[in-house]
Parts: sequence; structure tokens; C-alpha cells
Amino acid sequence: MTTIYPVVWSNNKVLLIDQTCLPSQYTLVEISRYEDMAKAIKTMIVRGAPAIGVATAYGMYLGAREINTKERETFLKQLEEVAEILRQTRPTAVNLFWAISRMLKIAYETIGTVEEIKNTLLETAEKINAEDLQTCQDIGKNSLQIIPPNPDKLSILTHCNAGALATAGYGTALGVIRSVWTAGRLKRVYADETRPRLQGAKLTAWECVQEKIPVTVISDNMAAHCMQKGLIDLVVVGADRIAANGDAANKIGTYGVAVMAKMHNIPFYVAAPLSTVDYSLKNGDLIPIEERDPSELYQIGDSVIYPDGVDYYNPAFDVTPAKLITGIITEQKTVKPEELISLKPELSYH
Ligand SMILES: CSC[C@H]1O[C@H](OP(=O)(O)O)[C@H](O)[C@@H]1O
Repeated sequence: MTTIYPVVWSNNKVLLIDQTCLPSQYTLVEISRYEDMAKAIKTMIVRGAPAIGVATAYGMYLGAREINTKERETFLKQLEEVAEILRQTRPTAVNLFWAISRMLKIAYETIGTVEEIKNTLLETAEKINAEDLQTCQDIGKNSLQIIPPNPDKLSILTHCNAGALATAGYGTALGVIRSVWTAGRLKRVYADETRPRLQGAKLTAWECVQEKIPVTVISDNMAAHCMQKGLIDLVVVGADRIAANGDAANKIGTYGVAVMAKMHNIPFYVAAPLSTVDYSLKNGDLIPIEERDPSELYQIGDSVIYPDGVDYYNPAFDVTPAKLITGIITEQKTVKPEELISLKPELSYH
């Protein structure tokens, strides 16, 4: 069982695994102030929709802790300012906004002193962390229902990192892979490198190696060839925001993988918690797509790989239409995209 927890509350501060240093260095970053948490999210020290949600929840508590007033109204007003700073970090992963809404709701609903509100906020952040870990394990368990019954072991392709590092632990897409591995049904993982930030090569491969899960890293442009050669039995990816109709935003390149999977009749699954479904959005056209600094494209390490004079375009995500998605594996059950609406929770924080 994985023991990779990217966001941990310890000794009155948050410990983050610095994902920008993996795989060469395993480094923990201590975060005691909400503005440092905002920076850690923006610079992707912590990344991955659910992990961003957990980190944001702690960021809201850290911000609350810094507010120096006993006046409830003044406290709540300043907490809203903390929320606004955190909202500005990354626009696509809806878990960030989900966590902020949930933390603000708790603050407004807590009848008591400012100190008591602060304590409740910490308890809620801890709860969000624990819930997401359980959610990922439930997603993994549910995925076993959709794995083909034949005794052959599967080769599964995944894109980017939707692993323990991208969640509270265990992972969504990689949680599926861990569960299939534990069930003795996995032959091999094919991990797309996932340009430009290489989360597949650096993070998914690292997680698989930690757990001795056989993994082949492939460059992104090899996925079609591997499918054409019959090397891939199934694709599973994570998500950063899913619209009510099942259109799913995920790391750039996911849409191309889905098109190729469709072309080769390979099942294409999205594994995600319901906290990643934004029921307020009718379809994926409405999902905000983050554009990141062009240096992620033109620089690898210290070397600049593009000539001067070129233009840049660096969208961090793309949207896979529901028609290309075989199923969405959630903590409740696996549904077809058009059935996602049936899982809409009573209480939504979006
Ligand atoms: C379990 S969701 C992980 C999701 O987040 C990643 O994006 P980023 O690394 O930019 O935070 C990627 O889209 C993963 O699928």
C-alpha cells in the first residue's frame, strides 16, 4: 500500500513533497503562511487537482490563523481576502475552488468565537485530506468492476500524473493502476512522459518504481504507435475539472490520447472524485484552461531548445469530450458520462 502523502499537517505547519524536485530529490517543504501555500500551488510544488484542493484547505486555515482580531465580521472579511489570493493561483483544477467554498461555508456556519472558527477550519482541512485518501481507495476498488474478466493481465496507458502525488495519497488514475496491480491483473504501465512538465516521466514513473510496478515510459508521440501495435489494453487518466455532461479537462495531450484510443477501440476511462465534477458547467467548453509560462516549453533544465523569434502557446490542459470517454470511475461507482448527473451530490461546493 502506498505511503506517499504529498500534503501533511505536522507540528503546526504543512509539509509538502516538493514535486518539482522529483525524481532526483525527495524534499519536504514546510509551509506556515497562506501566501507561501499560494506560491507552492502556483509553482507546482504541490499539483494535481485533489492535492491542490487539500493544500488549499490548509492554506485557508493558515490564512485564518494569521488574522489577528476577535471580531467575527472582521475575521470573516479578512478570510475572504485569503480566499481571493488562493483563487488566483490556478484556474482549472476545480478542487481548489471546491475547497475554498467548503472552508468558507464552515467558517460562516460556525457559531462561536473567532478562535473556535479557526479550530473548526483546521479540523475541516484535516477531514478533507482524510476523505480524499479514502475516496481514491474507493475509486481503485470500484475500478476492479470494469476490468475485463479474462485472466490476461492488462497493459494500461496513463497520461501525466494522477497518482498519490496528485491527491491526498493513493491516486485516482494511478489508484486504479495500484488496485489492478494488487489484484494481480496488471502486466505493465505505459506512462506518457507528458510534455512540457513531464509529470509522467518524473512522477508517475517514480511512483511505479517505488512500488515495483512494471512501467515503461514513452514519449507522448509514441502512444499512437503503441496502440497500433496492440500493446495497450486500456487507458485511464485523471481529471482537473469535469463538466456536468461528462466532458473532462485534464493535462494537455489527454484529448489526443482519447482520440487515438477511440480509433483503436481501446477503453478510455477517467478516474476522478466527485469533488472534481463541476455541475455548474453544462459542458467542457466552459472550463477555464490555464496557460502557463512559455519557459516550460522552450527550456529543459538549463538548456533552451527553441530558437529566438518563435511564438509560444502553452495551455496546461485540454478537454476530452464525453463521447470519447468509456466511463468515469468515481468513489461511488463507474458511470457513463451521460449518467454523471445521477451522482450529483445534494450539497455542492462549486
Ligand atoms: C488526480 S488529478 C491530477 C491531474 O492534475 C494534473 O495537472 P497538474 O500536474 O498541472 O496539476 C494532470 O492534469 C492530472 O491528470
